[in-house]
Amino acid sequence: MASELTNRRGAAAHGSASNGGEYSPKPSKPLSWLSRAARYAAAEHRPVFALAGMLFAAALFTFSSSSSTSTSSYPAASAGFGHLAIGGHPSFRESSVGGKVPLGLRRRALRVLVTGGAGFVGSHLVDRLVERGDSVIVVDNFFTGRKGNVAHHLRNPRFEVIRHDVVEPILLEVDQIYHLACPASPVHYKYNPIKTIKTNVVGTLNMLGLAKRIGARFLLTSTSEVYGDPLQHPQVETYWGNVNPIGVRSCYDEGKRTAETLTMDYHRGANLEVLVLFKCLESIAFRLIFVGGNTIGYLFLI
Ligand SMILES: O=C(O)[C@H]1O[C@H](OP(=O)(O)OP(=O)(O)OC[C@H]2O[C@@H](n3ccc(=O)[nH]c3=O)[C@H](O)[C@@H]2O)[C@H](O)[C@@H](O)[C@@H]1O
Repeated sequence: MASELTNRRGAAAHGSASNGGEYSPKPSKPLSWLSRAARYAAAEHRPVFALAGMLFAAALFTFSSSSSTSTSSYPAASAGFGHLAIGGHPSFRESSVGGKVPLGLRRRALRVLVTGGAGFVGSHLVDRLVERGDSVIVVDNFFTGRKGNVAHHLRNPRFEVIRHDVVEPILLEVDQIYHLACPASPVHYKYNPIKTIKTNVVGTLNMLGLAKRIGARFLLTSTSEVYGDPLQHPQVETYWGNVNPIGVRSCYDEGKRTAETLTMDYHRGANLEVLVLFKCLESIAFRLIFVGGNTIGYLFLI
């Protein structure tokens, strides 16, 4: 090592001597450090990594902003029902505050009427509505529903229960109507078929009439029974079903179909903002089949 150093020194000394004897440092090139850094970065593939990082960040930003937009422009939300998500899916929980609300500002609490709100689905819906800060009125004739399902809200000043049958008109001032009142299980809907179809037809007409009069948004819970004995599995949105109009189940199947027809006619004829929910029995999820347009979305139950 020592000899090598000696030799190099010797060579340097020899070189400087051959340059005229005086040592003159090499003039540094302008921006030479830059080219050296670029050469280093290129050798290490840094630009590739930097570019990939930028692309990833841009994609992430685009995705997060589009998903927050789509949450608020989500069909249910656009119809004002986007906050409905009953427990469950986090994205819906997020949409429950109606998108990004500046710190300290809260969305306006709504007045909501829930018919059949003492039933299984209705009472869970009521929990969710109360939780989001709305004033809730339940209208129920307690045919199958139980007061116990909503008893935990009875002391809440923003909650009311009215024992009332939807086949009779009622006048209330609300912003939204969730129309669920209807016997849902075969035992119950076959118990008094005339009453069942009356509830579906006259009851739905009354609620739609109320919604039109007070300018409320309207939600109808429909059912997979509207397909009757379907010839197609699984049923797609464009499938219209295979329903027996004179069978013992038709008070419910045809009743709900008529309720859907009425809802759509009020939407087209009276410009009502409506939403028809279709409950998937298999997955206890609600499938949204209509929101004032041909849009599809999902709402989850628990
Ligand atoms: O799966 C479905 O297809 C059904 O889901 C729910 O029904 P669900 O909660 O499962 O049934 P219940 O627990 O029996 O709730 C129905 C509610 O409507 C009430 N009701 C029934 C009949 C009536 O004439 N009026 C009325 O207020 C009942 O007392 C009860 O509170 C919806 O309420 C029904 O509209 C829907 O058809």
